Amino acid sequence: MFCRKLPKYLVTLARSYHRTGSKQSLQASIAKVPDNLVKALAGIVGDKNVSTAMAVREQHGRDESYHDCAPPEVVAFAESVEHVSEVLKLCNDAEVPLIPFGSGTGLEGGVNAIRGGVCLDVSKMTNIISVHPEDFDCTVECGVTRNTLNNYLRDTGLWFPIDPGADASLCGMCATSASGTNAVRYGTMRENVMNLEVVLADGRVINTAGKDRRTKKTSAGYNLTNLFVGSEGTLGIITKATLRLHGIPEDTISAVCNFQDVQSAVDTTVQVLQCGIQIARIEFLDEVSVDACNKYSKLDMKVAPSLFLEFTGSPNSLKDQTQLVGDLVKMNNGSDFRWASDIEERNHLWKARHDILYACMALRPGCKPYSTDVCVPISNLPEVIVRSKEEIQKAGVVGPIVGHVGDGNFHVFFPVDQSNPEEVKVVSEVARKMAVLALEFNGTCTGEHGIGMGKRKLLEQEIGEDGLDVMRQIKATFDPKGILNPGKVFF
Ligand SMILES: Cc1cc2c(cc1C)N(C[C@H](O)[C@H](O)[C@H](O)COP(=O)(O)OP(=O)(O)OC[C@H]1O[C@@H](n3cnc4c(N)ncnc43)[C@H](O)[C@@H]1O)c1[nH]c(=O)[nH]c(=O)c1N2
Ligand SMILES: CCCCCCC(=O)C(=O)O
Ligand SMILES: [Mn+2]
Repeated sequence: MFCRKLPKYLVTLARSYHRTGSKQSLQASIAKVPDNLVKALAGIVGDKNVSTAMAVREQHGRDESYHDCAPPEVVAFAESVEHVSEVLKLCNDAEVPLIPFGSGTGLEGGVNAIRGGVCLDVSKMTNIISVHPEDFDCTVECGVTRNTLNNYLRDTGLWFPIDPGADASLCGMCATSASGTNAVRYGTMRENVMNLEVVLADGRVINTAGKDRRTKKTSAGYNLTNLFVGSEGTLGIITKATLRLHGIPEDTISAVCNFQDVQSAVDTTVQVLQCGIQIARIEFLDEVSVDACNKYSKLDMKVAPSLFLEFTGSPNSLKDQTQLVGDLVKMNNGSDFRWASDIEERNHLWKARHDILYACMALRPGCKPYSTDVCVPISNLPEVIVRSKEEIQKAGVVGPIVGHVGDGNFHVFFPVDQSNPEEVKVVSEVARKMAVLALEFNGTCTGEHGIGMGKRKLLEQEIGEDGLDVMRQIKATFDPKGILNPGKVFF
């Protein structure tokens, strides 16, 4: 009855599921990691790097999202690519699930061990292997975080600009194809990764662009690098990344302005981009987010739909850019700019933007965040935001909207009372409707947070049955026994 190719733990799961037909039995039947495998793990990474303590397992069984904790059976800490390779061989031979763990800041339950198994934490692999300032690139091990890299680069005049709000590991950022407020100017992880060292399920180590290659361009065969970017730990473990660096701009100035309605703020954004202005950041906050930000970050902005902007370049170019953008703001009946020119003011403003999640949670103390993340072609953005806002209002829930609007990407951070199942249901239905709306408007159900556990159904809707089949075939090629982060991206 069951396909012979299924790994053992899946056969157990499937048998139990078919016997009782219940979801509970599916969860209860998660295979235990045998003691001899735990011993073998310790033989590879050392006793100090293996833990079966519940506190450690719980720490590794969840990320920063709303998904319930699903602890792995055991946590192993790798200190080298050899460790990663040996652990993968072991788990592959034993057909035990293996979940890579970077820094656990993901937002779609990517690290949750929903089918049990071994969590492999790579945060101890923290070497910055090389920096080539003249070539604008560097190579880092998987545990290096973005802030650590930028602190290290401080004296070179270079930086790595991709900035999810959290201080995530750079290879975790590769795995989720992260981006943030700087994407409008510098792109996402996809545009900024040149090569990856990846350990495959059977323990083989490959370099996606060839060993030590670090060119800006290549036409050599398939783009394996970008196959692993966004693969969420389901195709291999990324152990090193070669990344593009950028020059720190000569001058920077930030500003805030507000509008009478959402449409005018988003129209201004579209026009700024259409005029070819190389804006450094352009972030949208609706009036609910502005109110939350004022209270939490001690700002005194007018409570109205607003844009946070940043301009970079030479003093002359700053003058031209700010003049032109100021004119566009006026054309859309926006307010004057409130400038943040010195570094303290700028940092305060952007810290407020990055703290917005905490600000939104403070609107309803005791609540947990439930976040959405959709992205549409920029010309469709005004309508999709306006209609999402209508859905939020219809449902009668608190739903602040924040957007990387220059990329057509926006979020709602719902503060949710998780002890109230009805409320959770209402919020998840609004989030689902927003994703479906984005798909109807030629968009995607996730611009930057990934599929993880939360958006598996939506993925099929987005790319279609045949597209999903091809993804499954790719997965089977890289991971024939299905041990790598099972149950993520697809069911
Ligand atoms: C307050 C706040 C604010 C933001 C965000 C989070 C938080 C808490 N994020 C989300 C988050 O920072 C982002 O998803 C990171 O890329 C996750 O990196 P971690 O190292 O934490 O991966 P984490 O450990 O959470 O793992 C994420 C996924 O990648 C896999 N993985 C991790 N390391 C791997 C490796 N070396 N090889 C293979 N697979 C690996 C995991 O198995 C999992 O599926 C975000 N994101 C964003 O894009 N834009 C944003 O603006 C923000 N903002
Ligand atoms: C539930 C946590 C949501 C944080 C999302 C952060 C993000 O993507 C952003 O601020 O932008
Ligand atoms: Mn974001």
